[in-house]
Amino acid sequence: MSYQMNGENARRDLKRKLPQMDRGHEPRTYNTNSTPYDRNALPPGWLDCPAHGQELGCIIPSKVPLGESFNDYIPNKRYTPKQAINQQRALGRELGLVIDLTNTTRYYQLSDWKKEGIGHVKIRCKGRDSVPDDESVEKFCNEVLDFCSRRPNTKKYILVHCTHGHNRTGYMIVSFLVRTESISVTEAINKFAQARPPGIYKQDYIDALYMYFNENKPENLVCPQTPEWKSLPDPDYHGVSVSATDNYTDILNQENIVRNEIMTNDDVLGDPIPSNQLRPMQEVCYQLLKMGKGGKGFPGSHPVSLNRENLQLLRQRYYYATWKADGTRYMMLITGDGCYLIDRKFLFQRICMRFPCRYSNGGTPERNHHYTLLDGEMIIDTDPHTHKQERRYLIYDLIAINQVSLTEMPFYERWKLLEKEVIEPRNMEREALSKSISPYYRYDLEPFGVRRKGFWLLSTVSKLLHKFIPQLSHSSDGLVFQGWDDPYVPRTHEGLLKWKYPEMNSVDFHFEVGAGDRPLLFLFERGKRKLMEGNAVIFKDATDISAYSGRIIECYWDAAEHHWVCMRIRADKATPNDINTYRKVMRSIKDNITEEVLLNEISEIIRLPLYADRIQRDIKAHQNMVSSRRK
Ligand SMILES: Nc1nc2c(ncn2[C@@H]2O[C@H](COP(=O)(O)OP(=O)(O)OP(=O)(O)O)[C@@H](O)[C@H]2O)c(=O)[nH]1
Repeated sequence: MSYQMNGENARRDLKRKLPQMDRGHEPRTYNTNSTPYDRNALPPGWLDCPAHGQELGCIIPSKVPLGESFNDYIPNKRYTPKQAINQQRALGRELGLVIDLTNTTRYYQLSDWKKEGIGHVKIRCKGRDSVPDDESVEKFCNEVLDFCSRRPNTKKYILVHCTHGHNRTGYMIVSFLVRTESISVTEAINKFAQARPPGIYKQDYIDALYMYFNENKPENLVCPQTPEWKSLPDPDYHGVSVSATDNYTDILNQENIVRNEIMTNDDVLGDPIPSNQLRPMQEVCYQLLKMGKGGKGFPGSHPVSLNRENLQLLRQRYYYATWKADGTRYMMLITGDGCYLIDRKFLFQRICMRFPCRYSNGGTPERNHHYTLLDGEMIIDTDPHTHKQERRYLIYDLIAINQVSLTEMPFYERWKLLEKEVIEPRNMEREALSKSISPYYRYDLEPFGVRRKGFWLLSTVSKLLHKFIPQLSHSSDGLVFQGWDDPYVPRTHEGLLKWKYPEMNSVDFHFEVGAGDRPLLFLFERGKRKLMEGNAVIFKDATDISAYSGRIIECYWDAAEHHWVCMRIRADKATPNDINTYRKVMRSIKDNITEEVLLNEISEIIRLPLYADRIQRDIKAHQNMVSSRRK
């Protein structure tokens, strides 16, 4: 299949590629006494560029200090690491860390900092017209936060430098301010410009910041002129320039990029996080789920297949039904400085979304959610007429809100809170912004929409199957029965039931081509691979099965032919199903709960007095809620 760029990929690609005319090195350097490739050549404009700016919290923006090996070229106006330390000391600021954003190591010796007890972190950013990538920004923010949290009582400062301390340094600092101080991009850009005049002076960098944070660039925002000390032309620059009036939104709207977009459930959304952040974030999830420390693997709740035995649960407990949305499962962790999609491999991808907290009495959002954990399915809605696709995250559970775990709360309470605390504030703010003359935040630029998933009374399951599901604009592969009073149960939840259309009952195997081209299917048993002897698989339409080797494949059981049939590769999964899941699916296939069996069972259940009473109570509670809202 040829690669076609979808909206999200196009957007991320643009952020990285279009303004990148990088040739992977620092600005070409020169001085009158040196050859162009001299290791001690000065970066253009460096001599007259002011050494450093004002502090922004604990951060001081600076140009790169040049070590003593440059002294011969700098008779005066030297700015060595030692001088940088002393200059800050004279201003009452003791340095504790240097964050170096240059793409070379030739400017100074690391020992210049170390001997003074100052830490040094290198985050290589190419510079030129290439904005720092999202992973580098993430690393920068984490380094700053980490530094501050390790020294809450000793006021030390971080010197942040690229070559001149304006564009890359500004991009990082502005990103940090937006993420940690909940201020708009415009405010952060101005704050940086005041501290380090004239601020960021590259249009592309400014556009990329607005683009990343889904904010509108004010029409009256003027990109500062290139400072005089830097205005010498770079003799070796041949890149294609993005003109000052271009911005990412304009580029995105260009037909040739949007025209071919086809979204798929396997698209990678968001940006990876630095590897040292993964475990702490996983631990946060375990904590919010009250699972204790040191757990392993994806902790999300997982339903079991309906069989003749657990079908009885529908009689014994109070259930609601929902369609089984067929997309990609993600939990979502919302923190004050960003949102993270958590996939089935328990890996985190950072996305830029906004989740304000519920409106306070004054009518303004108090703040953004911080450590709120959601569970849901990412689907792609396709308009049947225009074929326009829209990605949506359908949330079906709220596990924790602002650091408070809700796992023990009954499902129906969590589901109500989800609407009130997560969905409504977003919708209200979105509406308020849409009425504003110059909305600064653009919800429409977010990578996907957000909805709460609907749940239906058992009495309406037939309608759900025959009317609602056929009209959905995304695929559904069955039903989920959710215990209305259930807590959130991590991992396999025997009370959470899924019913799949018989032909969709599936098992995820690890597939390999063995000796003599023998197809081998593996599952997991107590965390180890187990060869499923005697299980045959066929690949319809596949000429070369080696393409599937080493992958997780989802298969359905062909009862007539007694073999598995591969439906698709599961790019979202790193491990096959557990043998117990396999047994449950086989049992469910054997028990063959057809639609007819299911609907007959449900029609009996809803006639039970217990069930009828509870429905009446629910309906009353719902009516009371609606009338109290009207008042
Ligand atoms: N709990 C729940 N899950 C839903 C809902 N809608 C869709 N799902 C999805 O259904 C999945 C469980 O059904 P399975 O068919 O077992 O999912 P799967 O993705 O094939 O996963 P494996 O069992 O590991 O193969 C969940 O992981 C969700 O991704 C819903 O409303 N509630």
